Amino acid sequence: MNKCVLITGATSGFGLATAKKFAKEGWNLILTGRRQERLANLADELSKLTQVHIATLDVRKSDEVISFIDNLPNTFSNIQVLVNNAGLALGTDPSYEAKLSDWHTMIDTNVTGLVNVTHAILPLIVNKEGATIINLASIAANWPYPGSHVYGASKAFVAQFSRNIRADVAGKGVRVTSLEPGLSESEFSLVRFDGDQKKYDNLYKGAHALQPVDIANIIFWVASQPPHININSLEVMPTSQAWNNFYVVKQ
Ligand SMILES: NC(=O)C1=CN([C@@H]2O[C@H](COP(=O)(O)OP(=O)(O)OC[C@H]3O[C@@H](n4cnc5c(N)ncnc54)[C@H](OP(=O)(O)O)[C@@H]3O)[C@@H](O)[C@H]2O)C=CC1
Ligand SMILES: O=CCS(=O)(=O)O
Repeated sequence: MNKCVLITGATSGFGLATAKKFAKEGWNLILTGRRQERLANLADELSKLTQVHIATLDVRKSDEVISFIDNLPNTFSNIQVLVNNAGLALGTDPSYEAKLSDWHTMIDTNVTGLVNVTHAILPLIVNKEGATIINLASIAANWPYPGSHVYGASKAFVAQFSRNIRADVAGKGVRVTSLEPGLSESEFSLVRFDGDQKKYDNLYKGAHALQPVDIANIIFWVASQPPHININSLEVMPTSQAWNNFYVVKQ
């Protein structure tokens, strides 16, 4: 049976690029996201290369996650890699001006959503030699910057959750990685700027940001290490970014 990768948030950015990378390498794909039409188009494209299962899913809803896992077709039951990628940032205002509803959405998606999916998948992969969970954290998990407040804190949860899960599964064949990218060009920033294209263009102008394909290649590399190697965490920034020119400062 072909190896299978489950990617959350496959409708754009890192998730989409990662789906394409694993498809080219011959893996079966389970792709999820909320935007059904995008998933269907992607499945059309990638089913020329491999077998694809799509599921319209909001990771925040544990009942949807459980039912999705319970109803996986047999061909897609051999999950070897989970890429916990679905996530978002909302707003760049300072904490004393931020919307409480944005904070809740970030926590519900980046923390609760990732926990929902991990909890559903762990029993299926524990004791599976070389199985890998790759969690999308961020440099914001490691370094503070103005306007990062709940986003960065939610990603710090992801990084520490990754280490703690790894402590549980050590000796049971499963690897866990916290992947911590810096400025990357994707819809992420359009979502964060509430669709403001001018702010988006300004952020990336001259930045030579990381591209989704860069992250996809890294994810594939992490998953392709021999089973005895666990990449615990991997922080990656564009060469143009350093600790003095984080996200908001550049706007
Ligand atoms: N871009 C960047 O600079 C960086 C991003 N990251 C992290 O990487 C991950 C991917 O980001 P990126 O690809 O750039 O962003 P995108 O906005 O391009 O992609 C985000 C994906 O997450 C999905 N998603 C969001 N909310 C939900 C939800 N409630 N349920 C299911 N899926 C959801 C979206 O799909 P849909 O809307 O269809 O549900 C989309 O496919 C995120 O966790 C982000 O925090 C980390 C470091 C840097
Ligand atoms: O997670 C995203 C990277 S940054 O916007 O915090 O630099």
